[in-house]
Amino acid sequence: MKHNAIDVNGLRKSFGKQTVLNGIDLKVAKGSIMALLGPNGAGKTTLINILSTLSEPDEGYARIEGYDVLADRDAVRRSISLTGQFAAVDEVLTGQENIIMMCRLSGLSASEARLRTAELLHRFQLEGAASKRVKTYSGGMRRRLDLAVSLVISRPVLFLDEPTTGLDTISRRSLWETILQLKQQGMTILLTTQYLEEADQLADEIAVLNHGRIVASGSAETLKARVGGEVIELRNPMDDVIRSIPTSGSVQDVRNTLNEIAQSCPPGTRFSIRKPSMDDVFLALTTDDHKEASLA
Ligand SMILES: Nc1ncnc2c1ncn2[C@@H]1O[C@H](COP(=O)(O)OP(=O)(O)OP(=O)(O)O)[C@@H](O)[C@H]1O
Repeated sequence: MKHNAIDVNGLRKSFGKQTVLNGIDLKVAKGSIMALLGPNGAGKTTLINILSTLSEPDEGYARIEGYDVLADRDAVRRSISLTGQFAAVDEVLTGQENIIMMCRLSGLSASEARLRTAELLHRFQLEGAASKRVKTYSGGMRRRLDLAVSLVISRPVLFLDEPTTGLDTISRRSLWETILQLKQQGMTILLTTQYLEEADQLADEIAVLNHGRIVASGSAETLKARVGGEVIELRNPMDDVIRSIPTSGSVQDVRNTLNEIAQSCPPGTRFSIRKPSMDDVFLALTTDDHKEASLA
């Protein structure tokens, strides 16, 4: 039977009195991309740290490729690559030197290291910058190098902790393509992100983490459908959106909503109707006032 590459059950973690993970259940199918979406401080990095054996859970279990993060720590480490917010790249060395160094540290011979480095520089479009010091790299080049270094040894599972934070749109899109190529090669990828668009574009499944719990999970489409059928958007005469109101999309619901707001709208307010976006999902699921209603 095809088992999940990542299987998390009832995971809890506290730091002192602060409960950071409060019973996390998560399954990631082999060869898929799961995006763990959540605001600052939601517990995303804490979860990745436990899954990559850098930190231990207080309760529950997590298995990677069938290996338990506590009982089979070494086997877990041999199954994963990790690119975190603090990647181990030396800024004084060139990109090429960094990859060669990681190859040698991983036990490759000098000739194997040269071959693997050339392959990675090519795959991550870093050939032109191979002999430049990393401190001169742009943010996008730096992230591609981080990924190349973490993939020196090919492993089945990849953790990406906020891979595109701080990148401009072009670099972000280029990194997305790279991540999708890794999935096509059969890798299972768990990435954390604060960007809704990133989760929408990349992930087969999205898990929304808030206050240490997964408050919703599913495909982007499923999550959008859960927020409501259609969103009524109100605009002022300058065409700025002044309010977005989720509705079920039924004629009655839309009519009732419009009736309700008609009294209080300033003159000249116009409305349009659109499908929910990931922003609506995120707001509905991570804003406490909306949470219960949207999950009902
Ligand atoms: N080693 C630690 N000791 C004490 N508190 C910690 C530790 N690691 C994390 N925390 C706390 O746990 C909470 C969750 O942090 P975490 O880094 O997991 O969140 P995050 O979702 O990754 O946020 P961000 O998007 O800002 O990186 C935060 O309040 C943080 O201060």
